[in-house]
Amino acid sequence: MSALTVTGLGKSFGGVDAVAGISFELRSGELLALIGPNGAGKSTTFNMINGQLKADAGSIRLDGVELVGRKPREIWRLGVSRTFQIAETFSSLTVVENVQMSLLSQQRRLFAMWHPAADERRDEALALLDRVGMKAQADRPCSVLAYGDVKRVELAIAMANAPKLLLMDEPTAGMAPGERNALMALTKQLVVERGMAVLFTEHSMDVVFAYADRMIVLARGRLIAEGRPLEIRDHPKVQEVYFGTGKTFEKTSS
Ligand SMILES: Nc1ncnc2c1ncn2[C@@H]1O[C@H](COP(=O)(O)OP(=O)(O)OP(=O)(O)O)[C@@H](O)[C@H]1O
Repeated sequence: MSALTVTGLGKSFGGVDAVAGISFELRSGELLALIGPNGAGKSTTFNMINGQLKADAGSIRLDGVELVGRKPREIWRLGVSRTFQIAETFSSLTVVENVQMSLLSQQRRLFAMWHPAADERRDEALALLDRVGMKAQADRPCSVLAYGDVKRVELAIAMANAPKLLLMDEPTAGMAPGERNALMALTKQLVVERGMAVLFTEHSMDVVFAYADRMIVLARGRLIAEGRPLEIRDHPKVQEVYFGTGKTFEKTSS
């Protein structure tokens, strides 16, 4: 069974159909890339899946459970994580404290009640950091980390929820090519190891072609193509929407 089943999903803003009735599925253990030109509806789709935006139409089911109409925290507890953007890690806390906070919030504990540097769930947090190669930096403040290392910590924070579905918004933006590949290779290992499903947006076609199992392509809120990376690269509609945008499908590592 698919982990995620999206059917007829729609959202309009003042008469503009940001997402116009899209349907797709995502299986456990699969990395699905959501691509499309600027304004295609990618962020709106992500925001509906994690509950930040309420859908106007359609359904989003996670393992058969309807997510539309639920609050973000409830959706998170049901097993949907989203990698935090850099500003959302608590830079005054250490690396391990950030992961501990995420573990505790899964138990419905209030952040305000928690005293930083407490030992609660520290071992679990360290195990997650070990998995993303950040254990050695566990006691450093997040504020002093290199950018690529922050992305690894964000991944550990998202994994604290033991997600069935991980949403990654432009995971490699701002990273050097070597770091990009390392982060995506790690993500792929986690997907295989944990049978998690990943939906990610990405502007770098190199990353998409190297790591996505499948892709879906949005243009002006509509899903115009879906398939394996090589099928998508040669798809006439996709060529058409990308023509003139400066992005090409010529460079690929797959
Ligand atoms: N809060 C909002 N109010 C009004 N219009 C919005 C809002 N959010 C998105 N839109 C519009 O919806 C459409 C889809 O936007 P969205 O941000 O989902 O696209 P995107 O594919 O994520 O684009 P980008 O790659 O530039 O981030 C655009 O026309 C955008 O202007």
